[in-house]
Amino acid sequence: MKYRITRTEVPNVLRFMAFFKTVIAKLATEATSNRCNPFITFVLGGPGSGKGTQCVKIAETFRFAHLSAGDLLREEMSSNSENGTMIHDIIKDGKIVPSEITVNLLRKAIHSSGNHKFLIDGFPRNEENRIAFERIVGVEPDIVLFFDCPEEEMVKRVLNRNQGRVDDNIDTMKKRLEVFKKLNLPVIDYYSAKGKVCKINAVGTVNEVFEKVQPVLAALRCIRDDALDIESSSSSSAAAVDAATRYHNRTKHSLTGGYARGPRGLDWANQPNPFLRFLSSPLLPLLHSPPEPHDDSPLYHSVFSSSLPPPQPFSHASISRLLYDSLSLSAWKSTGLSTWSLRVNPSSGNLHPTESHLLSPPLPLSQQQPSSPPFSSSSFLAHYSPKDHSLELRASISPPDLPLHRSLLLAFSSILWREAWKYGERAFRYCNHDVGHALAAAAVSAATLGWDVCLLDGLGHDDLHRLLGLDRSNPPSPDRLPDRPVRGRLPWVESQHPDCALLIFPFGGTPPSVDYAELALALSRLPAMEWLGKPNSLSKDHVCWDVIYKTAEAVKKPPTYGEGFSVNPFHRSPLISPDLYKDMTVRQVVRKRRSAVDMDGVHVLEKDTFYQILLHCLPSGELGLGEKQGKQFTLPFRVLTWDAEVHAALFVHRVRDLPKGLYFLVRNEEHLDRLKSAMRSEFEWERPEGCPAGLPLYRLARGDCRELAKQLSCHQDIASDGCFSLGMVARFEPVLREKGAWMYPRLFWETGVLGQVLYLEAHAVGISATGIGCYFDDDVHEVLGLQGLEFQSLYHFTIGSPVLDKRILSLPAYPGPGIDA
Ligand SMILES: Nc1ncnc2c1ncn2[C@@H]1O[C@H](COP(=O)(O)OP(=O)(O)OP(=O)(O)O)[C@@H](O)[C@H]1O
Ligand SMILES: Nc1ccn([C@@H]2O[C@H](COP(=O)(O)O)[C@@H](O)[C@H]2O)c(=O)n1
Repeated sequence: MKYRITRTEVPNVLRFMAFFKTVIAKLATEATSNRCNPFITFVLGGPGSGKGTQCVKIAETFRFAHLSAGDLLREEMSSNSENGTMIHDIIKDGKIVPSEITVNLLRKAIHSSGNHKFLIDGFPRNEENRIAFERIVGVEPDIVLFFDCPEEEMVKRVLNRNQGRVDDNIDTMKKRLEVFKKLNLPVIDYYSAKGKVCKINAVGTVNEVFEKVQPVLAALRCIRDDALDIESSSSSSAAAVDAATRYHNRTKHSLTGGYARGPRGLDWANQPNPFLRFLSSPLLPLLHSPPEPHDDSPLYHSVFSSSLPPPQPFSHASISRLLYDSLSLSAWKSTGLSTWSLRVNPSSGNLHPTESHLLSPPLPLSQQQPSSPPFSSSSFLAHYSPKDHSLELRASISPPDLPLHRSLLLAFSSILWREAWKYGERAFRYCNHDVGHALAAAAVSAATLGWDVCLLDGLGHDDLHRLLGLDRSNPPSPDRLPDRPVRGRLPWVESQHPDCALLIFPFGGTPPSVDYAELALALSRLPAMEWLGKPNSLSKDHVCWDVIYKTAEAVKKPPTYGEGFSVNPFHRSPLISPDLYKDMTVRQVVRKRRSAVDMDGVHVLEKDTFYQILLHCLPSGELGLGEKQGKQFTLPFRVLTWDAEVHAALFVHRVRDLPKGLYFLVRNEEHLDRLKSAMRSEFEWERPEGCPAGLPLYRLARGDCRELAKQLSCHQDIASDGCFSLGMVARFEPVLREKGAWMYPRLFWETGVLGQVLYLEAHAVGISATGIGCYFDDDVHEVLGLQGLEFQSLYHFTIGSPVLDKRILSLPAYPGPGIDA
């Protein structure tokens, strides 16, 4: 459904306000039925008639989403929810759970599935179920499959089922058969009278029954329409793209359809320890960089807008600085009741899934900066421990083992569980935002040492796995993963997922040459090395959010050695005036960066400051006449190896002399035409007054969009109380189809890098920022007029003047209070 701006004679601003109000009102009342037209198949039959078994085969063959009412209820039952005990008792007694509960579980599952064809298995069980579904979901089934099976056969099958179900016993089975005859058969009769029932004789082997089902399904219009699609996804890369898009759709929050699946309430007793330690590893303490007045790091604006300082040699001191200004702790906070640490690299919910690992040449001993023998005698791989700013030795590497010269390698991995503990299924997105933040943090810190950085993205996932010695703690293969979230003692859930490796090398001159094939061969020998240290355990109990691990597996990067390693030329970012940054040094900015919890709702940003922040968000920086933004030449975007895919839709609330409204920053101008045709035709695409020539910023519409920004960002005031907020809109499905599903996490990395720039810029000009992971995905797309998956909003941000919470005490980062918080 489209929302149109009414063309009246009222001033533009009022017209746009009205438009936003209409959008909000419409979004709030929109029913499932008009979002898309789902194809609904009810699958009915007595207990044990084989509904579930056939649904699995149908779903696989014809790509339906299989929603079993019984499974959803059992999941709810074991999730400790308030209705859990009641559901357990009803199921054990073979009776029917109140319809409101079942229908709401189904409604949520339909919304979050991302599919449009559904098998609804074991529903409706009675007239009340049927009527509630039609009322709440607002649709009728397109077809009803009825598996007709004799009672003795059903009893035999159920008693042999052996899945530990509370209702698989003869007493409950007798009651269930009675309920089936009394309550369920009338529903089947109801749909028969409407000509919707297709009765299938359920006697025979599983395959024989499926033979009878197949022609019924194959004849359906929705299947014929999708046939082309099925063919195109037959190759494994297409299947991986499907897996990525399914995950993406399934983890969308929706204004009307509810939130992506996550835990109900936080299990504080099992909050993962934010500090991974390799117990018994030799430790190399790193040096702490001096704060003001001895701060020797360059001026913040200078690293973006002029050439970098001369490269420092790789040493204990310089590596200490690299990590101190990118990945170390920046403060401890305490309310008296709880104490927690903050880091230079931000993380959603301050949960810190990102772990870092350094591959370094030997660091020679010196009297002032002593280093212990294992670190000084050979190259080494170490895990970085931010808690005490030290390196934990994982392996010593003799020089011919790795063909890397004149460079360091910094690798990142994610402990997905840390983020999933709080955010459930959506957590995989957030972990990848954090990888992006860490990449940008490392790039900026390296620049202060005269070092350049670039992803070693020719390596594949398995290469990184070997590099980090992760072989001992693999998740199970996807086919052995449970097919729903499972709670329990699952130590593998704490395993690290390797993300990427960054090459760090002296800036200027010829970049190091990397022969990927040679490097991969060397990496393949590493697992045989002696690995030191045993990882600490992070939680006692876990929840396996299965879809996260399945998606992580599907989007693993294959090696692309053939593409070679190359480094983009460095471009300056345009600078309006150094005065905007008031002589802040890089260290002051990166170490004082905080995520604002609230914005004051009054601060007005100067227009030049606004434009300057956006100029620093450009990937290509200063360009010659006729050249366009797109290539990633500037700091820190140059760490990425692909052209910019991420743009920003800006909700401008308070910028002096700039009309409030919706704006769009086009970060890759090759996409401009597609964006214009994909978005609302009503949008103005006007260049705002005074906008610097090289800044591809467009006004889409004028109006007060504070309420809209708030609603879209999960009703959070912080999105409306800043000076501006934004949604990062990435070219999405075409990127995955053109390059591969492995671009899925990378798109999130790119948003994280952009987010890091926003954080640093905001702090450097004296205000603050906050990354917002909670937003209503498709409602954002609806406002922009985006349909389908060509463009998707992947991260939100707000920038403004923070309100400080004076009840929170700030403590120095080092030495910390000595707790694992
Ligand atoms: N055609 C078949 N022949 C023999 N066994 C079958 C057949 N179809 C299913 N089964 C087995 O019978 C048992 C019940 O099947 P299934 O769980 O699919 O039934 P259901 O109709 O979904 O039951 P319920 O309503 O109790 O969930 C399972 O153990 C399954 O493996
Ligand atoms: N619409 C429904 C579906 C199921 N239940 C309860 O769950 C039990 C098991 O269901 P299966 O589909 O897995 O057989 C069933 O006996 C009911 O107690 C329900 O209440 N409403």
